[in-house]
Amino acid sequence: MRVDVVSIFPDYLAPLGLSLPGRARDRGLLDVHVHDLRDWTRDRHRTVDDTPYGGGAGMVMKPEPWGEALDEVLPAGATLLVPTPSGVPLTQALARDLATRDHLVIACGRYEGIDQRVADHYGADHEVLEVSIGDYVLNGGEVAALVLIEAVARLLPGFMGNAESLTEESHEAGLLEYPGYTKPATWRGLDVPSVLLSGDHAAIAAWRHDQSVRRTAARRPDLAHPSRAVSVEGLAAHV
Ligand SMILES: COc1cccc(Cn2ccc3ccc(-c4cc(N)[nH]n4)cc32)c1
Repeated sequence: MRVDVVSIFPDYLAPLGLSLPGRARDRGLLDVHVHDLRDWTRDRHRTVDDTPYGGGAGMVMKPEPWGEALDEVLPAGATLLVPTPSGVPLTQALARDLATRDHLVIACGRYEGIDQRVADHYGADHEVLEVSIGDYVLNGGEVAALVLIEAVARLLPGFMGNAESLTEESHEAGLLEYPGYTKPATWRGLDVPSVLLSGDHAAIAAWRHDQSVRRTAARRPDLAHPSRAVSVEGLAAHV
């Protein structure tokens, strides 16, 4: 998979050279290229933003530099991802879907976002996904790009040593992961649940599933029963 990232803060993507995505790159599974949007500006001040039509606070990113950049960086058949608070939620299912793509291009906005006509223009000939990584507001798309790349890279065939661990993961089966334990068997007076030391694999599997079900019901009723999505007030009761 090739991933191109366009940003006015390309250095923000430096962590891509480390750990997970770095390993994927070393194995030739992931080819990441980061671009500075200002390389596609034409004025001496390298302007990328302007005031919003219709008024309102903040600035919006101009369409022209994005058009020049994406005309060069987004080839036919590539998927354009635009992180935004108003996007579709990034889920494990979406990450798995994105991991099947050959080429992702991530447009990292700043200010109050990118002129909507950019996503609309490229949506005519490309798959364009405006994606949210959570219900909170960041200052730009770079952190979201790091999240997207890590969530997708770790699903690439051949990346994770033990593919089985991917199927057992949180959210894969719509359940949260069960609690994990390792040595010592007793730590500061706290014992590891005895079933985990029993060697009874059926009992261990049953206990783990039960723990996942209980955790999901307690912390993520929206996953347990999508119709029971909890209001913000209701979430406070779970903390
Ligand atoms: C577009 O509307 C906005 C409204 C208020 C602030 C901002 C700031 N901002 C700029 C570009 C950008 C890209 C992604 C995100 C983002 C994604 C998630 N899940 N949270 N925040 C935030 C971004 C944008």
